[in-house]
Amino acid sequence: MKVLKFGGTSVGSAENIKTLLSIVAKEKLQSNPVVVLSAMSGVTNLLTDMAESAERGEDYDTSLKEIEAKHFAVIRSLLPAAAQNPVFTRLKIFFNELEDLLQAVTNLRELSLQTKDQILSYGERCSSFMIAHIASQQFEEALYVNGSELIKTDSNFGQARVDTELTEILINDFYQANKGKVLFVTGFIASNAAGRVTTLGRGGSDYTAAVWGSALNAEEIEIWTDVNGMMTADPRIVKKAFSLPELSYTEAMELSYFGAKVIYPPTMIPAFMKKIPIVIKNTFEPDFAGTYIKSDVKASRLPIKGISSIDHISIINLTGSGMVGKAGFSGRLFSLLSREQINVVLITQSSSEHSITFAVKPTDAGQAIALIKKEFELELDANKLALPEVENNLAVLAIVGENMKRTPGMSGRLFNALGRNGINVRAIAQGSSEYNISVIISAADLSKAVNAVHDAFFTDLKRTLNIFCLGTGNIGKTLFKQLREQMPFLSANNDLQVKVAGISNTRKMIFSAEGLSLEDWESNLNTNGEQADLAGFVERMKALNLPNCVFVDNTAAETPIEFYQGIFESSISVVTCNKKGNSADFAQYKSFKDTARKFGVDFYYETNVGAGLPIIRTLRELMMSGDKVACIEAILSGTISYIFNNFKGDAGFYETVKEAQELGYTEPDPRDDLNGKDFMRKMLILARDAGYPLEAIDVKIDNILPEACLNATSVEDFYSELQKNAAYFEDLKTRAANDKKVLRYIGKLENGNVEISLQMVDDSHPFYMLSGSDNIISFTTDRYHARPLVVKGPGAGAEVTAAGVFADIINVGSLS
Ligand SMILES: NC(=O)c1ccc[n+]([C@@H]2O[C@H](COP(=O)([O-])OP(=O)(O)OC[C@H]3O[C@@H](n4cnc5c(N)ncnc54)[C@H](O)[C@@H]3O)[C@@H](O)[C@H]2O)c1
Ligand SMILES: N[C@@H](CCO)C(=O)O
Ligand code: NA
Repeated sequence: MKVLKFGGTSVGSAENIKTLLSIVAKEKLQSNPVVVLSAMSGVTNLLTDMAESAERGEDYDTSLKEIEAKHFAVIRSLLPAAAQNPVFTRLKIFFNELEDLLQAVTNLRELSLQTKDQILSYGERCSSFMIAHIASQQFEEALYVNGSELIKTDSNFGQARVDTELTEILINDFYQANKGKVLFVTGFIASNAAGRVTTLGRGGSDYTAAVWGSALNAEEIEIWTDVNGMMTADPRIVKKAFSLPELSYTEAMELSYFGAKVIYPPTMIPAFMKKIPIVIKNTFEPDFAGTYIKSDVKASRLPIKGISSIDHISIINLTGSGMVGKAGFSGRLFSLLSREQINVVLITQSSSEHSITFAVKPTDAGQAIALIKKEFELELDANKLALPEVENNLAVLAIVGENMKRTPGMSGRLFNALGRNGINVRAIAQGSSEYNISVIISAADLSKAVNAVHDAFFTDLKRTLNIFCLGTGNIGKTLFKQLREQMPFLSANNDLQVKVAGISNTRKMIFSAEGLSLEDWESNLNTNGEQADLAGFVERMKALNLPNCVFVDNTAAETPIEFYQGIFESSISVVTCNKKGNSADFAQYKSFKDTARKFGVDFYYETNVGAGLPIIRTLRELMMSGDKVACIEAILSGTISYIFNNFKGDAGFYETVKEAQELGYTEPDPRDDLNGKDFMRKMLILARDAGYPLEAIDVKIDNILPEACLNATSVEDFYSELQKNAAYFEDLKTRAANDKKVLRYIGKLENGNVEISLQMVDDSHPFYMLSGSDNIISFTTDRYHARPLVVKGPGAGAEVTAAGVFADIINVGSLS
C-alpha cells in the first residue's frame, strides 16, 4: 500500500479536491491508500493570525467567517444537497469550538503554545472531515481519521517529537481494525500522553505521511504538491531549471536544506530509516513522473543534482588569538547559539584557527552578537577576541550532488562560473561528505550567480548569452536579422541561446531581461523605447546584472569607447566592430586588453580589420603559438578596393564612390575611407596586435585624393569636390591602364614601420587579381617565410561584417 499526502493547494478548492479524488480513485485500483491531508491553503495562516489577534484582544471574526465560507463553498459545490447537512453540522461544531477557544484567549490575553496547537488543529480537522465525506460519495469505504489520536508525542507544543514505538503500534492497530477502508487522515497534528493536541512543526503533514508510511511499511510515500517534483534550481530564478527524476535521501536533504521548499528535510527521516521511497508528484500534472527520493538511485550522468540558494543571510566573523589552539572554543560558541535556538546555516574556519565565520538568518544576527558579547566577555576584555562583526545583504548558493564525491573539477567549474561573471565569493564551505559546496555571495548577485552556475553544470542545456547592442544602423540591423534567422539552429545544434537584453541607437533605447523579440524590435524600440542615453544604457546593463553578459558596439562613434573600461570592470565582455576604441591611444588599447584579462572576460573585435575575414584571429593565433611577424602587406579598405576594381572604362570616380556607399561598404562618413583614415586604423590595430606599441601619427599615409577633396567640410561638399576633380581621377585611371596596371591602395608593416601607399601594379603582383570589395592580407613570419600566409575575400559589407560580429558573440565564454 501507499501513503498519499496532499498539500494545501491540492485541497485548496473544489476543483482541486475533485482532482485529488480522481488520483485517489486511481490508486485505489491497486490497493487502498492512506490519504494524509493538509489544511486548505491559507487556512493555517488565518488561524495563526486569528489566535494572535485574539491574544491582543482584536477582532478575529472576519477571518473566522472567511474560513467558514471557504469550506462551505466546497461542500456546496461537491456534495448533493441531501448529503450536505451532516458535514455542515460537524463543521459548525468545529467552528463553535474554535470560537470558544479564541474567546478564551481574548479573555485571558494569553496564547500558550498548547492553546495555539489546539487552534491550528482545526485546519486539518475541517479539511479532512470534509474531504472524507465528499470521497464517501465516490467510495463507501472512505473514513475520516483524526490522526492526532494515533501519533503520540512529547509535550513540546509547536514542534513535538514523536514517540515512534507507541505511535507505530497505534497506527498498526487502527489500520488492521479498519482494513478495506480508505483512510483520510489529518496531517500535522498529534497528541501528548495526556491527550492534548500537539503539532509537528514545519512540514508537519509531510511528517505525518512519513510516520504512517514507516509504521505501515508502505511501498511508497507520495507527496502531492503543486510543482513537478524537485528541480535543479528555483524555477523562479532559473528559467531553464528542470525536474530531477531521482535523488538520494542525502541529496534531497541537502537540496531542501538550502531553499528548495518542496519538502522539509527532517520529515523524511522516518522514511529514510526504513528505506521507503518518497515520490514528489504534481496534483495538477498527475501523469508527470515527479521526483523519486530513495536510497538506491541509479548512477546519473549529471555532475551535480541541483543548486539551492537562500536569498537573505548574514554572516558573523569572529577573529582573535583567543581561538588559536583552544579546544572547546567553537563548542562553546555553537552550543550557545543552539541553546538559544539560533540556527547556524554554514560555518567556515580558517586553518590558522584565527577566525571563524558563520552564517545565520538576518533576523537572528543581532541576538547572536549580543549572546557572543556576553558569553565571551572575558576574552573580549582581554583583547583575545575582536568585537564580532556582522555582514548583511548576503546570500548562500550551494551545489549539491553525490556525483561530486571524488570528482575533481567540480569546485573549479563552480568558481570559474562565478569568477567569469564578476561575482565575489565571501566565504566557502564544503562538507567533508563532498555532497555540497556552499558559497556566500552578495544577495544582489544571487540570481545572476545561480543562472551562471546552472549553465556551467548542466552543459547539456543551452548556454545563454545576454547581449546589449548599441547601434541599429547598417551592421546592427543586419546582425539582428542574422540572429533571428539563426536562433533555432543555434539552440538545436550549439546548445546556445542568445538573448538581446537591450538595444539602443542615438534616439531610443529599450531593455528586457527576458530577451527582446527580434521579429518586431524596430517598431518596439520606436514605440516603447525610452529616450536614448548612453550612460544610462550602460548603467542599466550593469544593474540588470545578467549572467554571461556581452556589450556589442555596432556604432562608429567615439563616446561608447569611454565606457569600455568600466564595462570590463563589471565583468562584462565586449564585442565591437567599431575601430575607434582600438585605434585611439596605445595606452587605452593596452588597458582594454589588460582589464578584460584581469576580469576574466572577452574583448573581441574581429571585424575591426577585414570585416568577417579571419584576420585578427589568425594574427592572434600566430603570436600565441610563438611565431614572429616579419611583414604584413595588405589591402584593407573594402571601399577603395571596390572603387579601384570598378573604376574602369566609362565608369566615373564619383559614381563609383556613390555605389560603394550604397552597397554598404563605406564608413557612415565615406571621407574616412577615401582619406585613408579607416585603413590607417586597421593597420594600427594590426601593428599593435603584432606587438608594436604604435600611435596613429606613426602611420605614413599616401593620399589618393586631391587637396580640395581632403579639405571638404561636409559629406555633401566632399561629393561635389569629387565631381569637380573628375579629371584628376581620370588621369590616374588612364595612366594605370596604359601600363596594363591596376590601382591598388596597399598597407605595409615591416620592422615596426607602417605605411599606406597608392601603387600601380601589374599582373605579376599577388594583389593584382581582386574583385568587388575584396581585402587581401599576407603575413610573412618566421614560420611562413618562403611563402606568406594569405587571407583574401570580401572585406566590407553589412552581411559579412554582421556575420563577423555574430561569430565574436558566440565565441564569448566558450573555452576554445
Ligand atoms: N560597413 C562595413 O562593411 C563595416 C565593416 C567593418 C566594420 N564596420 C563598422 O561598423 C560600425 C557601424 O557601421 P554602420 O555602417 O552600421 O553605421 P551606421 O551609421 O549605419 O549605424 C550606426 C548606428 O550607431 C548608432 N549610434 C551612433 N552613436 C551612438 C551612440 N553614441 N549611442 C547609441 N547609438 C549610437 C546610430 O544611431 C546608428 O544606429 C562602424 O564602426 C564601422 O566601422 C563596418
Ligand atoms: N568602410 C570599411 C568597412 C570595413 O571595415 C571599408 O571600406 O573597408
Ligand atoms: Na576580420
